[in-house]
Amino acid sequence: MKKVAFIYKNRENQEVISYLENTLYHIFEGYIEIRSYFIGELLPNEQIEADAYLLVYEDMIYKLRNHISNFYKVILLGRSIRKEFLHDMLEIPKDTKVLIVNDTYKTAIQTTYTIYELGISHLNLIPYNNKLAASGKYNEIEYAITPNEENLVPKTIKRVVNIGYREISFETLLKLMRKLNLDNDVINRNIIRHLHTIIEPNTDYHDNYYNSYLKGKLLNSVVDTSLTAIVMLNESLKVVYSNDKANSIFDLNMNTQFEYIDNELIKGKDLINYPLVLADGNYIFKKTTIRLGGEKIGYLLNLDSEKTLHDIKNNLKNYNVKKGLIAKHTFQDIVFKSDSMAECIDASKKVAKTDYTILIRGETGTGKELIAQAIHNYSNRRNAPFVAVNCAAIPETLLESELFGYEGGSFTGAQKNGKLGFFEQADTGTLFLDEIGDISPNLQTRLLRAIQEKQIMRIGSDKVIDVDIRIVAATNSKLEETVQKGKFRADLFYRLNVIPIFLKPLRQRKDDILPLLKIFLGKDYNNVTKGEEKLLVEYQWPGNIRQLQSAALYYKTLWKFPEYLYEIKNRTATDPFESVGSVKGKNNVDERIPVDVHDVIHKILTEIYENTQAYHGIGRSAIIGNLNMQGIKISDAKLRTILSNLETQGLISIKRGRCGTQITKKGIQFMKQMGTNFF
Ligand SMILES: Nc1ncnc2c1ncn2[C@@H]1O[C@H](COP(=O)(O)OP(=O)(O)OP(=O)(O)O)[C@@H](O)[C@H]1O
Repeated sequence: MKKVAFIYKNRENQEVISYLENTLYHIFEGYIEIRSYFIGELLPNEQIEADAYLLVYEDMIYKLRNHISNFYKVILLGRSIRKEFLHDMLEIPKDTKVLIVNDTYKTAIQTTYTIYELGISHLNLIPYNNKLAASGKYNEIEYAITPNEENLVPKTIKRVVNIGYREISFETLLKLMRKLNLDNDVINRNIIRHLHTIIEPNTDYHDNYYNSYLKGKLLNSVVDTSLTAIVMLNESLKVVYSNDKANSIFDLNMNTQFEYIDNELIKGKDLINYPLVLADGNYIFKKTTIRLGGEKIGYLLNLDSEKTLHDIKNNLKNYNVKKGLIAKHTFQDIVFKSDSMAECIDASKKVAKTDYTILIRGETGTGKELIAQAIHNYSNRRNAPFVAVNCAAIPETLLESELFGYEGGSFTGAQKNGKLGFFEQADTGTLFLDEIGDISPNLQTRLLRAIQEKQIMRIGSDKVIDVDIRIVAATNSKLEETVQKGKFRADLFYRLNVIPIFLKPLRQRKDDILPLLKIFLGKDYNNVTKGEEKLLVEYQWPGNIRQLQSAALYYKTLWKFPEYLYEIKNRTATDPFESVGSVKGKNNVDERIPVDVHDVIHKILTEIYENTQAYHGIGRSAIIGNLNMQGIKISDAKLRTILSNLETQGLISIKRGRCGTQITKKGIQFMKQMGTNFF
């Protein structure tokens, strides 16, 4: 509790005294204790101990020489008038003589001064002097203004404006708050409320106060919500300021010695990103010396906890995961044994660390996207978004707006608020443009500009937006030929082809076939015969790893590989999905299915998926009916076998009763792997 000494001349005007003191109690609620002193009653050497002294008159200061030891704490009481009385004073006609009536001539002069100071200059104000009153000097004056001293107003006055007790000025309250070191939210709020009720002479003063208060609030909220611990020390290493984060790490008290970090380190040269080990963990430390006119006056310390930085990274990553802007795979997920793949991974790791544009080339299913994801996750952009776009899968008209985004209302059907394009979504991260060979000439031009300038413009906008992205493109076509035919811009090709990475087809890296199959089959690989292994290695795999994946699924479901593998005529690069499969089920019923089995499984899973979403499942007869409508005939026994195998793989769950069969999470994942597009 701070002590305020209110020093008056005498006790005569007790009402004013309690009015002033109540105002102070009201504003500094619970923070101050006031004691009143009266100059005439002070004993010769009586000491007044207080944190602040409020003097009603300037000339009191001389009389207080023997009573106050620290004159720095003295504040002269400034006065003001309540706003509501301003109007009454302004109503008095110009140049009117107005008597200012107070209890003494001195206070009347003070009030006169206050009124003039408030800008009321159209009146001829005359301070009331009771000695002159008797001489009849004021007889012809019609108006008087008084701060609650109506009883003293001469009877001859016709119109009296009572301006109530004079208030404590805003400036005085502010000085008091600062002297008492009570610059807190409650008191600031009360002072601002008080300010609204009074007229103040100096409006710049308020504005400055408001603005610096607002700025102070802003800085406090930025500094206090910062995840960085911030400590300010003076030149003798005493704490001057610490934010909330710093207080949560250290036990800090203002003005006490800071002992948590080696003093020599703090006093030494400035530091950035200095690794610091403290009792509760590792920190990245930054220290800046603060100087004033070349003199060292203090130190600013910033500490970022390694754990917080780690959490931020994870949150960012989770955000990207939620938005699907994530690369799942890393180089560790790439299964290989061949030298060519080893070289390819080596090269990819090297270029991952650069920002060069990369063009990944290889047949379909060779793992181009896998490599692109691994590159992103190995690069410095790993915590930023990875946005993959299949340029061939999106119609040309849509692709442009998907890539560059558009402004609200720029074309019919556009979203009201516009749309962020892939370029902007990938900002600071990687944009993977798959099947780049398929983009139209118009888009090629736009893309070239975006890559060269690192800037884009949304459709319907002329505002240029900077984008910081790394482009990884992929193609399975012979782009050089497309360039020669004039269908792909040569300049764009060279821009993309800065670092080419070639993925060999599986048939040219046969060493990878069995290791990959082992991963895809898991323990089921134990059932694969030597003969089958030989067939697998000899097969041409036109669909590459994706085809091998399908063959593995086929095996897991039907305990044998697709027929094309056993047919010598197919051991060349042909399309496996045109073959007619023969299926041998668990119950040994050999049935011919007139279309590819892989396709049938996919269709069955799609039926189950769609019905799980809409009706929580589907029964066998409905599946048979729906497949029938798609021209696929399948017996109940066959379907039961397939379903039971799919269930064994954990891809579906067969529920008895009304629900029927449902897709599982693993099943959905599997369908995605098979290339199913879910909308
Ligand atoms: N070396 C590998 N190790 C493990 N999985 C692989 C490997 N190569 C490819 N795959 C898997 O094979 C599938 C096809 O790979 P990916 O989609 O990367 O090929 P792609 O060349 O981009 O195909 P497309 O040209 O058709 O887009 C993916 O499921 C991928 O995870």
